[in-house]
Amino acid sequence: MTKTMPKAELHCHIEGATPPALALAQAARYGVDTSAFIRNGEYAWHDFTSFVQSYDATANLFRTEEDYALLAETYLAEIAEAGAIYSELIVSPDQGDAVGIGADAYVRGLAEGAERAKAKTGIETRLLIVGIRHFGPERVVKAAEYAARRPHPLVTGFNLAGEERMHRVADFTRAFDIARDAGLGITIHAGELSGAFSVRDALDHVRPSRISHGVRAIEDGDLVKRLADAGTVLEVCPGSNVALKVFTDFESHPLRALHAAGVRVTLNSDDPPFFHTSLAREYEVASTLMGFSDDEILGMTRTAIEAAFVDEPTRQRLLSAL
Ligand SMILES: Nc1ncnc2[nH]cnc12
Ligand SMILES: [Zn+2]
Repeated sequence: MTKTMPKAELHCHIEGATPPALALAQAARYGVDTSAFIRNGEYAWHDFTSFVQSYDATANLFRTEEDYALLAETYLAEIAEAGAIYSELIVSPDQGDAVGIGADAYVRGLAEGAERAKAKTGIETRLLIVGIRHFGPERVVKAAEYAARRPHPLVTGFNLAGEERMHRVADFTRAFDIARDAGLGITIHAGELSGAFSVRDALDHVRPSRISHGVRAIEDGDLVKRLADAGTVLEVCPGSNVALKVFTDFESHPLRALHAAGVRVTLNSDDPPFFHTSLAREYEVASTLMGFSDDEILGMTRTAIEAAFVDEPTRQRLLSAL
């Protein structure tokens, strides 16, 4: 029974967390036809490419600083209600540019929403700037330079997401060097759409303390041992992986095997309503369909806090709440 457990997440794309009802309200406000990407109150997509199209169309329904504050506050209040004490939101300065308000107003709005949610519920939040892989290495360097300027105190990390089958990790080393030199926490999407080689490339070229997904490391036993020995933390998103058909079902998902091999794993929702999930559901699935005990699940939450991109007093305060 995971309902009353404290929860923490390291991996949620904020626009991908938009409740469909909020997307429809925003669409009504701006007079946008949503029939191409919302059907019967649910997001419509059929593969990673069409998922990204629906994601972008949803993101573009948020057009002002206040819209982004509303989005962050709505999502964070919802997960706090379900027991979350900590959330890391993946945020894209390119999105602020896409809707014409610029990255600063975009980040300010999201941070304002996080602060409102904290005042209401106590939930602690950090923002991770993301570069979008399919926009190409130069745009990702721009995102890293933006993150390195520390646009807001809540910005504490850097990630790379998007179409993993485009470019190689080595093309993004400069962006990660910029982010690391600025003292930001480093994580990278790898081993989701591409196989074990992508995780190995990430370890070799980026030296991340965490990997977003990383689950396809399971294809290479030596790599699993390397992850376990290095203590690299995986931000695992089982519901996302099953929805995107990375694995057929929860029973064949490698979370259990990775955990048994000593890899440090955490539970995350990625883009919850797009993948018919939520942070609470990820916890419940780990318990009921993947057979983890309450102690093991609490251990994953502790791992998330240990690996969080926060200052030490905040980490200690969060750990003491478990
Ligand atoms: N699951 C995912 N993989 C890569 N990029 C993403 N952006 C949003 N969700 C993503
Ligand atoms: Zn992701």
